[in-house]
Amino acid sequence: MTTRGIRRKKSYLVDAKIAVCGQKSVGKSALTVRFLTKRYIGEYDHQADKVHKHEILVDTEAVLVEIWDTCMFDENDSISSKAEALAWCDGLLLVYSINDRDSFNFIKKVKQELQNSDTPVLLIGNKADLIHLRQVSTEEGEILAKDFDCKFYEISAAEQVHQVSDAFLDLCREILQAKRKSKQSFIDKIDRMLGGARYYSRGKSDSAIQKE
Ligand SMILES: Nc1nc2c(ncn2[C@@H]2O[C@H](COP(=O)(O)OP(=O)(O)OP(=O)(O)O)[C@@H](O)[C@H]2O)c(=O)[nH]1
Repeated sequence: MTTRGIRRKKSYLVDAKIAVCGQKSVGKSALTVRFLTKRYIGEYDHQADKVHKHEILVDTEAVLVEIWDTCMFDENDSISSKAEALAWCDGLLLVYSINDRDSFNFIKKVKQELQNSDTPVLLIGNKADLIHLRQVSTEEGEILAKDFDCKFYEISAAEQVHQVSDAFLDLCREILQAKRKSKQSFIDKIDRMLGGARYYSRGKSDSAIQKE
């Protein structure tokens, strides 16, 4: 999915900023690394929040995807860091672990924070390979996704490659769609303003025409 062959100036690329959020150890880094490198390495650096940048193809469109692998919604995070993260990102990948009820409840709390946000969201129930340790049913995940009005994937970063990729790509598509929509409404707004101006100037030049 990477676009090494694409030779374009970065400034020409559409960008999609994704914040991956969820409680500690739900697999945020594992999912991000799986998407970007197709690899699963098992242990990840938990130190600092990282922004990964990568060029990908979303359908036929070259996109510069930036992924912030962060715990920003962790209980200890301040409101301002959440606000900062929300202001930064174009889309949120909310992750819980199917073998950890707390991580699911945590995402439910996040929903309240997002009440007034129209940021595109996608919900992932990770660690689907740990079925014998399951604490959150698939139906519960589906119901929460319905609540968010978003897509839902129950996947395993440890065992799946394409499904992880599909989840990120779906969110990218939603982000691009939202961006197009807001760009269009901006153009419409300008058009209405210019339409008014054109109407006014036509009126002015009309007035220069000598009346018979
Ligand atoms: N069985 C299984 N283990 C997983 C999966 N995804 C991640 N893990 C493991 O879960 C642990 C935590 O994964 P991370 O990706 O570091 O989780 P994180 O959410 O980034 O953690 P923090 O950086 O502490 O917030 C690691 O030991 C991973 O190997 C999965 O799909 N299945």
